[in-house]
Amino acid sequence: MASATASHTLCGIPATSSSTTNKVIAPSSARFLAKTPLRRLGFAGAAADSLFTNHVATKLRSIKSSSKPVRGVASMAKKSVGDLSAAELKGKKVFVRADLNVPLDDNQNITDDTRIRAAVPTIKHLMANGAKVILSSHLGRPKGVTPKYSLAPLVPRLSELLGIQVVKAEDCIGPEVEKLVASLPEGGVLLLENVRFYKEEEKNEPEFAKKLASLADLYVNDAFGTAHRAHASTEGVTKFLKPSVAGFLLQKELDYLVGAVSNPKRPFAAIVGGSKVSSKIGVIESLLEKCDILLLGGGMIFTFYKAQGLSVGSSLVEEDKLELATSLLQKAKAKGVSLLLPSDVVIADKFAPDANSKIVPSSAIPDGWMGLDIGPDSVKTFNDALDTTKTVIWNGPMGVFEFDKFAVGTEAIAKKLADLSGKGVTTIIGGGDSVAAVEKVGVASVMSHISTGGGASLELLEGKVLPGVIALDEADAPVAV
Ligand SMILES: Nc1ncnc2c1ncn2[C@@H]1O[C@H](COP(=O)(O)OP(=O)(O)O)[C@@H](O)[C@H]1O
Ligand SMILES: O=C(OP(=O)(O)O)[C@H](O)COP(=O)(O)O
Repeated sequence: MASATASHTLCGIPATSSSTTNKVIAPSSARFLAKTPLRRLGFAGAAADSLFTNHVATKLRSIKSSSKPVRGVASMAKKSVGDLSAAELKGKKVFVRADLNVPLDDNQNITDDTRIRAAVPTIKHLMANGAKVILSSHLGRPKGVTPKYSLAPLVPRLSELLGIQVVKAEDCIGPEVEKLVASLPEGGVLLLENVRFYKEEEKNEPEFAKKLASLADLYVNDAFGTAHRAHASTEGVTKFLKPSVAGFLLQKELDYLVGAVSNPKRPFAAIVGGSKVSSKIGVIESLLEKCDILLLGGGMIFTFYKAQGLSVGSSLVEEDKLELATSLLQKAKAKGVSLLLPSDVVIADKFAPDANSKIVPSSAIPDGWMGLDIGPDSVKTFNDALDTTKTVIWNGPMGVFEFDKFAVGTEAIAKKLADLSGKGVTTIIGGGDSVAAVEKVGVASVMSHISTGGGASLELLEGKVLPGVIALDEADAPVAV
């Protein structure tokens, strides 16, 4: 296992100067915006466009987290690369699936190398043990061979981080690749071309998986961000390669997002925000089974208020989720979970960064105004509740944090978590926009764990089993003494 050392590490890797200065677009958040236009969230025209620009410009992510693995009882006990002996690795061809899906600008420059740095500890461990590393990833969502989705631009940064010249193959299967594998020295690294250049990858076609597998002796999956996809290189390949084990990054994500959440130091608080309750139903329901305190913020709170008969002005509301909101409140009560909704909100007269704003009690939102952030009383109540906790998980911003005027609640929560982290509370940031918020405030380095996967972390928090994880070998049972 990657062990905890310095606080300025990313899963064991010291943060490099470029990693700390690269302030760039979070891949998951940028893609969320592309997939979910603000117009669909109920916002129109120039405001939506300016928010998009603003949002993208402020997506800052250079994840550094202190590695403090918590191997909880329920942390999906999978065999880890750290469980393999030196003899099992020396001279062996190891197929490593990583998630190197990093954002590139128009000139093919990497704008956020977080995921590359996160993959380094596993690769270095294999190199140090004399393995021959066959590194594989997807990039983007190409339809067939598409030069702009080639992994070639990643080679210089990978080589720099690994301290060797990484060899790049032009394909991911076939005779040329086989020749390159045959000439790989112990400790060498061969980067295969984008696996998604073959449609068989996403279709998880066994013949394609078999061809990938035929390159190697054993398999390591470290691609947490893609572990929710049952693809040939994340799932299919495990049927043809034994052992199939988890890499250090995947293990750490599981340790926190499953282990620490299933077996938390209590009291355990969950903070859930974001735009819509509909996209967080699974997460809220799952966390209600585990947490002691649930704090809700973001656009979803207005559906809860409306369900309670309050006026919400022109705030974001999902009319078809009113009953659901009521049932979640009842469920929390039945389970003895202390569910807190904000007592006051910051309202705006339009959805824009320069909107007029004021703070009102949640029960007094006038017509024509919309709630875009939680208010100061709510921040105080939330902070007081968080002061009692030993574990906190956060997913989703408290307000429209892309507009400075409505970022106060989200930033206050980020600062509070940083403060708690310093006092020994386990703080977990579950991917998505909360990662961007923590980065923006500059407190990422002090959090216990910041996830590298958006969709994957949401699915894990919903209690789903990830296909890329379930396919791996079980950890050996501890020997009774
Ligand atoms: N009160 C609000 N009204 C409208 N949108 C909101 C509000 N609060 C937060 N949001 C928006 O929610 C979005 C993030 O939602 P979501 O994708 O569900 O969270 P995450 O990415 O953390 O999972 C942000 O773009 C933010 O602007
Ligand atoms: O960036 C990713 O996911 P994310 O945007 O949910 O964090 C992963 O690389 C998975 O990519 P995919 O959603 O194209 O399968």
